[in-house]
Amino acid sequence: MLEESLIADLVTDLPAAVRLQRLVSTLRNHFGCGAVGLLKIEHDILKPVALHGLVREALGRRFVISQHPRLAAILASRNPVRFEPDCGLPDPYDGLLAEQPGQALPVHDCMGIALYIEGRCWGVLTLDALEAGSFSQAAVFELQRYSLLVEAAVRTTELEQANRALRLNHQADEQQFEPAAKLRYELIGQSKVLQQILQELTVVANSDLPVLLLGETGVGKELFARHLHRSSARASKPMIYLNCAALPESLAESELFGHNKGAFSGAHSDRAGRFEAADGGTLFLDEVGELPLLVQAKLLRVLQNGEIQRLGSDKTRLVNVRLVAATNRDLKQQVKSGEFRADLYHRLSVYPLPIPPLRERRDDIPLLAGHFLELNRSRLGLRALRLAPAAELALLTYDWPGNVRELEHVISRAAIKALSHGAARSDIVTLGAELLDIDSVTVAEHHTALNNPVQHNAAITLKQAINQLQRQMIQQALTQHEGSWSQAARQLELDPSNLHKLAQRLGLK
Ligand SMILES: Nc1ncnc2c1ncn2[C@@H]1O[C@H](COP(=O)(O)OP(=O)(O)OP(=O)(O)O)[C@@H](O)[C@H]1O
Repeated sequence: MLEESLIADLVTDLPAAVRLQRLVSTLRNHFGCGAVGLLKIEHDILKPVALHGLVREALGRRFVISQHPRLAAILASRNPVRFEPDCGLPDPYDGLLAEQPGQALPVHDCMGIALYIEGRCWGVLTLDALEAGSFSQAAVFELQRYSLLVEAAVRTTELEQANRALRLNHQADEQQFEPAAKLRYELIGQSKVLQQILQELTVVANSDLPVLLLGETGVGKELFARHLHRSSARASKPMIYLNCAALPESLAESELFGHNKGAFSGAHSDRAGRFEAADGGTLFLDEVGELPLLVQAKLLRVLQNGEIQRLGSDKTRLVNVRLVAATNRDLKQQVKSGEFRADLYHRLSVYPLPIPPLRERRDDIPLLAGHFLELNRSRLGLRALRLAPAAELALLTYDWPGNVRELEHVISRAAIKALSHGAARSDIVTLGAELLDIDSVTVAEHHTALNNPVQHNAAITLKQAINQLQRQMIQQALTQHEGSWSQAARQLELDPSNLHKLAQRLGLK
């Protein structure tokens, strides 16, 4: 019975994610529908927190309420809202139900209810079905009745999470960020590695130590830096960004420390530098490895005495700035080769934090893909945008040398290509693997690996090379057999259950 199992979960100690996941799967079983979603409201967006029956990438999507009339209608009512099968409004999950993943099927029956906690709207619960007439009037009444238990489960989770944040001494004030900025800077991903980094970041945020973010290009170092600032006690003060690679030596001093009128030709008025602008807050030095040696010396002086002097002024000013720096270069190596000052390196790298490349946290790929699909759907004014199963597989198996930035570009490019190849904005637009244009790279690399093993092994370890080859062979077999695991297993001469286990270990499932 639904009521009993919801109550049993309420009185059991469960991790937040498990509690909400059990909630949506219990509801889906009870209502016998295609999908159930629990979405939390954050300013002007709805963010999925638990989904059942939808493709995995849907969890990474952020739905701007004004762009999804069904969600807006559910939020506008205190009662359950059901959309008739012939309702013309697009459904946010069109093409995303997992029941028939190969097909871009629209939702034909849908209902939802706004959830309230302590008098404030928390979010929505949605139920969707591919078949028209799946929800009777009795089901609508039931939804209203059970929504109280759903609200209780959500409230329990929120309290547990608040307690946990308190324990971590989390002081970020979520209210002070503009909605658009929040969406832009939100870190998407649920992989273990990402969650661990976020936890570490939250703790180090409050220590006020200088942090050095290390990682390949496009892994999200700037986003992590913003998260660090938002989680620190300096969150209400500015975070000032400085790209050290775009800082010509001649302008560096004035950019960093400011200048007085007449300090040099072209200095028509007094101007504060980045250090002053960041006073009380955080200064983010991106691509710090590119900083010219001369500027490194000047920067070091400020870090040693906390004082700055504007160009053309004899007055010194005290500043209180927390430094966060990022680089995709090997700074230790740069110190050895004399390109980077050792004393500055030690000042900046008090707390080094490596951000792993995307290929080492493949679990995040579907969620990130979902996030970028929804952004592109909105930007291009499409009714629905989704990935074909072969395309999702291609994303999962590719090695992503350009990391998250490359994934973002691959999806944006494919969405535009789909339109230029004749897809209509009112359709459910499906991105096939051929539109992503990454398969060919994978196959080419595979070819190089096989034909040039010595050179290849020099760049990666033997284990990584074997994993890569296994991933590619599984992907190719699945593509050849249109996603059929049993036929792929036969081709690879593997037992189907062993293939599933292997695919899971390789992050393909
Ligand atoms: N976890 C994430 N969630 C959402 N978007 C992300 C995530 N990580 C990266 N991005 C996006 O990927 C792009 C690249 O991220 P970012 O600029 O932070 O990388 P970076 O490591 O600083 O790169 P570089 O070293 O080249 O400066 C940005 O558009 C960013 O918004």
